[in-house]
Formats: sequence, structure tokens, C-alpha cells
Amino acid sequence: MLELQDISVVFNPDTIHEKVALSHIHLQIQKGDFVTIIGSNGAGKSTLFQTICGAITPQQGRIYLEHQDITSLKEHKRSRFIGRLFQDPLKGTAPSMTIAENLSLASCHGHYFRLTPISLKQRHLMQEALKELDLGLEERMDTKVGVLSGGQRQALSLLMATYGKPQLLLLDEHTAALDPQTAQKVLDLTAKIVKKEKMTTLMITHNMEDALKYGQKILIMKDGKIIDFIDEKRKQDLTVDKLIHLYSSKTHDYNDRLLL
Ligand SMILES: Nc1ncnc2c1ncn2[C@@H]1O[C@H](COP(=O)(O)OP(=O)(O)OP(=O)(O)O)[C@@H](O)[C@H]1O
Repeated sequence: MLELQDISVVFNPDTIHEKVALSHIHLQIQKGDFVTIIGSNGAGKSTLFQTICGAITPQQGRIYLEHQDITSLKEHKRSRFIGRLFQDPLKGTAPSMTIAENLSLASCHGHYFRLTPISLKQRHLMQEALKELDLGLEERMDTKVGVLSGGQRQALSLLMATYGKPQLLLLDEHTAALDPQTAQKVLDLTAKIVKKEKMTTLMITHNMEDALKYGQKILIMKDGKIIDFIDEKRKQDLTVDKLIHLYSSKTHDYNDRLLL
């Protein structure tokens, strides 16, 4: 379970540029839940993720993961059990290393890494994992990642982020930079891996269809606050139109991007 207790983040405090990005956030995500997060620009979604993974230290509040207080734990230590994926496909992989080397890197997340020869057994495990992506990457394990397409790279990043079976997976608009067809494929892969591994997952999206289609719960943010947390029962009754209506009435965000 992930629990946030009274988390507040203020950028540039006590200056004219002061910005309250998260304001007294209380949140409980049950183990194995897949929750989508929607919210207008600047609502604090990415700040929430950065705070959970330790890139930002909150001025106030505590964070617990599996009942362990991780509030003071450094980001690199949290990366041992928190997987992350960003919008930019270039961010999650090392371009000058091969697919196999990248996966080897992923298997020692947060620990000291030294490139050592990959054993046959390891290669076999990597091949099996790559096959799941259904992109033929298992035949290209010695190809440098830099030559892969954006979609292939993002699929590999997804595999890397989930390779060590993290306790928590944070997806920050991870398909927003991909063409619609590739985005769909990566999203379906995401759902498949999350379901198979029963991974506790938070996914930020601006797409209402995706927010509804994936996961069991929806969280709505505005101005650094959680303004609604739609549980499974309420979600079952929602359609895309109803969700857009609910979202717009709560956030006053009326935007054509909602369906893109
Ligand atoms: N490093 C920073 N310094 C100052 N202000 C920041 C910083 N990072 C974020 N902010 C501000 O905090 C607020 C929340 O930003 P955040 O990136 O978390 O929003 P978001 O919901 O992810 O938005 P988007 O959907 O546009 O990505 C915004 O007003 C943003 O300008």
C-alpha cells in the first residue's frame, strides 16, 4: 500500500515566485491498484510523482510504502522499488548500450552497476521478457538502443521499469509523445504487465478515454489538491462523456485536448 499523509510542496517559498504545488495531500492506494490520474495543466501531477519517488522533498507530510516510512529515503534508494516511466522515450534507456546491456542495467536498479558479461541464463530470461512485448526485440538483443524507434524504446523502457517487479510503478504520460497506434500498443502492454505482476500503478494521462479504459480507480487533481477519487463502483457507471462532464464541472477545464 502507498500512503501519503498531509503532503505539501511549495516551490520558492517566501519569495514573490512562491508556488504551492501540492497542498495537504492525503492519499491511500491499495496494493495492486491501478489508478489513473487526470488534472489540468499545473495541477501538481508530476510534482506528486517526483515527491513519491524522492526527487522532491516535501515541506510537510510523510510517505509510506508497504507500511515503511520512505519520507527521508534518497531517490536512488527508492528506485530499487519504485519504477518510473516518463513522456520522453529517450529518458528511460541508455542509447549507446545494447538492449541486453540496458536490461542488465535494469536488473540492478539503484544498486552499484558494473557491466559484466551476461550469462546464457540471463540472456534467456531477457529474451522471454522481450518476447512479451511482441516487437521482435528478442532477436535484436545486441542492437544499440539508440537506433530503435520511439515506440520500441518506450516499450523497452516499460520493460526496464518493471523488470525488477517494483512495489510501485509511476507512469507520467508515458505514451503522450508516441503516434496514436504506437501509444495504444504501449498502453496495452502496460495493462498486460501491470495485470500479470499485480503491480500497484499510478498513471498520469490527459486522455479521458485512457483514464477510463485502464485501471480501477481515477484520481482528479486541481491546484495542488485531490478534488475527487473515483472508486471502482463509481467508475463502473462512467462513460467518457460522463467523465468529461464530471471533470470539467469540477476543474472548470473545458479543453479539446481531453479526448486527444
Ligand atoms: N521546479 C519548479 N519550480 C517552480 N515551480 C514549479 C517547479 N516545478 C513545478 N512548478 C509549478 O508547480 C505547479 C505544478 O506543476 P506540475 O508540473 O506538478 O503540474 P502538472 O499537473 O504535472 O502539469 P502538466 O499537466 O502541465 O504537466 C505548476 O504551477 C508549476 O509551474
